Amino acid sequence: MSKGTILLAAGGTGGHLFPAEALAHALNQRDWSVHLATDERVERFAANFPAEEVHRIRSATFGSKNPVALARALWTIWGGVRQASAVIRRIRPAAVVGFGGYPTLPPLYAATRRGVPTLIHEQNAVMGRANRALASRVSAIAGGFLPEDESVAGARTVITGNPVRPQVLAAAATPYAPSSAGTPFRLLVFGGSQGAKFFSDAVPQAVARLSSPARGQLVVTQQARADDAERVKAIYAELGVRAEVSPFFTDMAAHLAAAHLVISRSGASTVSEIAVIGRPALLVPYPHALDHDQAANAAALAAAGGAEVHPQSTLSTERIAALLSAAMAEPQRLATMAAAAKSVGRPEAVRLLADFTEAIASGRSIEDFRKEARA
Ligand SMILES: CC(=O)N[C@H]1[C@@H](OP(=O)(O)OP(=O)(O)OC[C@H]2O[C@@H](n3ccc(=O)[nH]c3=O)[C@H](O)[C@@H]2O)O[C@H](CO)[C@@H](O)[C@@H]1O
Repeated sequence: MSKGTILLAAGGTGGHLFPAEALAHALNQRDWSVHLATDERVERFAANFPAEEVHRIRSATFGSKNPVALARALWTIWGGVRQASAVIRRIRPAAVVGFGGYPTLPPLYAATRRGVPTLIHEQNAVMGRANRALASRVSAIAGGFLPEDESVAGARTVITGNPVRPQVLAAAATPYAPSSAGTPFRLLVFGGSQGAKFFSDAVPQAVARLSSPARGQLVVTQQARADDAERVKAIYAELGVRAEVSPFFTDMAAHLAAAHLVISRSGASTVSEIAVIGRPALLVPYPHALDHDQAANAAALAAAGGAEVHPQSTLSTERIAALLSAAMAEPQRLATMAAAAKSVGRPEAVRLLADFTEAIASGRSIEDFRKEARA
């Protein structure tokens, strides 16, 4: 029998939606019925989201300082609050859990007005704008990479880590197999849920600089935005490098598990998945992030020795080629990095966040929850 309904709210990018999807699977397993409130942009990532119903809620961002644009944004958000209120009245959730992004503003705000218990999960080391706007109103806050220090995180915050999807947890069972001479070296390159033009421009050019035996050993799996994919494919074909290029891989967990080396941005889920599966990575933080400093997300993984962080401004094609050929020549170093990455992975995050959600839904105090979680 169903324990009741939990409404999850996530919008914007895959980085907000995938942790929500991970929690949804765990809640379903615990006999909760899950609904999702989101926006159109995120729907392309929602194919595997196990929601009983998906509610499209209007929202807007306060991106502009222009008073007319601001008034229009407020009006749209207010419309979203009324829409979300109607949904909440109908489905009567025991709790509403937000994962950041401006589409979560109306459902979380509506829930707090209606006295429904609320939780927000912040994936990043630095809190995003939507979550900052909601933080003082919600019942509790869960953190992925927020600092552990309670004086920073606040008394209502519990650090759960970032929940990863079931496929990622399953892929974590595949041990790292170091490459050896004469066998393929699998390089996985991706930029996050939206892709990254920088990697499409830089990595194929770096591969062109590798020695011919190194190029022969290399098998590349690279995400490239739709506009760049053909160009990237053509360069690898010309170089005779085996490559699979796509704007979005739906089986990322399998690609991570197969990789000898990952080159990627350091969005919160990306870093969390690399750690849970345990693969060596060269991380290139997105240099123009609005809210979250991706360098901070990557810090724990780098400090443990599981990844190297390379600011984009330092990465000429020569430099990438040098990093890549050094990595290919040192399989044991990569194996050590893989083990170090795994040592800071948090596969238990999804269980902890599900426990926290149930505690909030049943009105238990955060203090009690902390005590139980420690016991
Ligand atoms: C530019 C920007 O603002 N990025 C933010 C955005 O990143 P973004 O949306 O890229 O989020 P993350 O890096 O956290 O997650 C990317 C997710 O997409 C998946 N994936 C990626 C490529 C692919 O082909 N297939 C696939 O499944 C990854 O496995 C991962 O689960 O949200 C994150 C979480 O709030 C933030 O940390 C990032 O700073």
